Amino acid sequence: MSENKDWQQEFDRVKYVSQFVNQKIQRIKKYMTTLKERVIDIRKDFWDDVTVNLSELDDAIETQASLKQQAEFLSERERSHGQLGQQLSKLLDLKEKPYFGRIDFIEQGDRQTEEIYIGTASLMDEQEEEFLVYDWRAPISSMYYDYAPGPAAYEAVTEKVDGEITLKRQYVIKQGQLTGMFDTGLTIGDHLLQSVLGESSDTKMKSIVATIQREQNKIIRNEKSRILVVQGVAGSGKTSAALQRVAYLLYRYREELKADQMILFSPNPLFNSYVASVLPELGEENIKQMTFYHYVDQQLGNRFTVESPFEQLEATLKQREQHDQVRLQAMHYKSSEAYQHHVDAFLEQLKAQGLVFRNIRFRNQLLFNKDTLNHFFYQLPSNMSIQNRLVKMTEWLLTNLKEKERGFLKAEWLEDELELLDKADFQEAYYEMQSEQEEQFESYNDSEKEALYLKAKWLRKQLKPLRQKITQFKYVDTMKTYLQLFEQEGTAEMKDEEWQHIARFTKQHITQRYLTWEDATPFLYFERMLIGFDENRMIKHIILDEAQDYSTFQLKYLARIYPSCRMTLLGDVNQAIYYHALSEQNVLQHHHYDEQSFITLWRSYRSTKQIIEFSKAFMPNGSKIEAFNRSGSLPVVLEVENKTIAEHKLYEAIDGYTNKGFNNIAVITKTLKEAEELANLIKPTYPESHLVNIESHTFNPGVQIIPTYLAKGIEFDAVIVYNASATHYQDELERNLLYTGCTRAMHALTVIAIEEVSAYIKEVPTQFYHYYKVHQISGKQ
Ligand SMILES: Nc1ncnc2c1ncn2[C@@H]1O[C@H](COP(=O)(O)OP(=O)(O)OP(=O)(O)O)[C@@H](O)[C@H]1O
Repeated sequence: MSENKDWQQEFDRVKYVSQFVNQKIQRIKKYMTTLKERVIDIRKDFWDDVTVNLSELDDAIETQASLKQQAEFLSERERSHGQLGQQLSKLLDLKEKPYFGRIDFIEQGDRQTEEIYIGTASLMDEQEEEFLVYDWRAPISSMYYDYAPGPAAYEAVTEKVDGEITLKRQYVIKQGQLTGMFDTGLTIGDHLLQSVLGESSDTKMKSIVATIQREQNKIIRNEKSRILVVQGVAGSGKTSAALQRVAYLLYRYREELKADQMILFSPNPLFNSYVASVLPELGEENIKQMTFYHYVDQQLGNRFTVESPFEQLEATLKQREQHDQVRLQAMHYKSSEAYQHHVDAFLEQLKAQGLVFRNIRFRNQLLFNKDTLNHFFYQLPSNMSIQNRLVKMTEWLLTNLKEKERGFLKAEWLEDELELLDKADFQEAYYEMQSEQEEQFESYNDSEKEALYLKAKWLRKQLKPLRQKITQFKYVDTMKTYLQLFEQEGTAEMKDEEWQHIARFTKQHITQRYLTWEDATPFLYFERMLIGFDENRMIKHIILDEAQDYSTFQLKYLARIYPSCRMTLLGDVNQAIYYHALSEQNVLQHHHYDEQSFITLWRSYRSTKQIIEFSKAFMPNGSKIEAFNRSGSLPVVLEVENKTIAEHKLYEAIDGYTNKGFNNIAVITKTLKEAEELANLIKPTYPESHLVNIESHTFNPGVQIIPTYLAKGIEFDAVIVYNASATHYQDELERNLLYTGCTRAMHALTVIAIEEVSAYIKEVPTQFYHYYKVHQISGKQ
């Protein structure tokens, strides 16, 4: 077949499918309009179609049934309308772009080649017999991502199907028109990938469905591992693959898995909005997204001020300047498995002694003394678990409380309070009393009964919060109990002096109701081990992006609260920016779970080859990082003599990138303080610039001034790393920050260093960047 003929056929097919989809759209729209009118009519005539008769009990029951029937009828119509709406939005997408790829596959033993067109959703022909388009997630479509032309196979529902791919083709379709097509080999279209990656960045992440790479497809379609760990270099498509994986799993397990049973833990709130459009683009509902900090703060925020991980990071960056090692040691130790064992050993001790109880008071009156509680608790059999003993104790307390409640009925304060009640309360109590006929007041006359009933009712209401607290074991003072751990000696893993420092530091903060980030999860774990975990078995899958920044302790905690969960952990050890994550204990480098599998991605797609060559050169294991072959200009390194020149060069760089047509430009700093200072400085010159801080939830196009840790996971057309100076980037954590900052750039990168450039950048071979030493503003370098 000649190329032209081929093109014409493909061109006509796209047109045909697009028109076919359009006809379906028109039919659905028409049907939806009728349905909508019907719903409006039902609403309007709702009461005409219901016979309301409440005179007799039977009539009332009939009325209720008729109402129910009418309401169900209405909601069924409304539901159908909603489903049609979803179908319509999928069809509207298909009309624009019915498919993006095709494979011709001949099954072993068959004679006929099947043409399989692949798109974001499946589409059947008029007779509902043939697939005009296959969903990219269908088993047969997997071959498109996994094989070059030649022998191929896929896992059908019941068996493996072998055969041969005789053609693999990609299409560029815009507004229902074929504008380009390429026959490709194994890697899905360098052509297409080149053009997709060469586009300008957006404030929203895009789906990669048409160009998923083979190694990414392994992540997306992995169904076997309960825990899937992905170590992927910056820009290797971890987040993209994770979101495609969500869409895949929702399709594959559509009968048993729903979007609200999955959670994506993301690095910051900004990231949530950045990825929010991917799943809807793939025709799926969004899953719940949250940060781990948000979760922890929800649990503890009413009792403590919880330091955020970003505040912790800022503190880490200051520690070095202040030569204060205690905090760093605390971060390291409290994130480790060793500390979890330490806490576990302490919990074991508490079985014999040491739990701290609270006095239980009601209206300032001591009802149960903490010593009594302590005595009761520790006289229960020591082989009983702490939680079982607390359950027993709660029963005992509630029984005792009931007795005390009877005594209160005679209390003067109760009389006084009742006098303040209004008539309506009395009347309500009277009616309730008549219907309930409380046995305990049988021996009294009617007016005494009424007064007593009212007292009892009022008292019960007053005691309700106390009862609740008792049921929730709030009489255990978990904070004071935890603090006792720091009165004890440390463990063999740590020098006593070190431990004493950490202990002093911890006690000082916790007594002021401040939980550092490194203490937040251990404390939560400790508390839940004492009084019980709120296990969430509804959640079936959690995805942890930027997993390298989680501590072992945090991971173990997550596994406890989501016990029925599968997990996908994605991260990059080179982007570990928290002190605890630097250790060799990094969760991505260790085998923490049974049934864990590991996938590594070495190829980076985000940045040009030049940016990758530059950034990988200062990372210890950087030589393995591969760049996708997309070319751009060499990064620029400016070593300037002072701050004034640096600011001037910053303006020049922003102007230069703006003139090149880059929409999304980021000025990346190490700390938030620096970002704030710069944002104030440049605002008058660039009114369209924005400071990105912890509170930022959405992303505006323009110049962003952003500390590296908030730019995690996100990308920009051009990046200016500001103040990459020798004194500013000196240790391992800072090197990772520098790498993270540089790898946010898709097309262009400038690094500005004041006085002397960081030693890490000096490690980069000079052919990988343009270097300029700038002594004065005049422009002469
Ligand atoms: N197969 C692909 N086809 C098209 N674009 C891709 C592909 N894989 C990755 N990309 C693009 O590369 C960029 C980086 O992807 P993504 O953000 O998912 O990487 P990441 O590994 O999570 O990066 P990081 O760890 O640096 O945050 C995005 O623009 C994404 O669209």
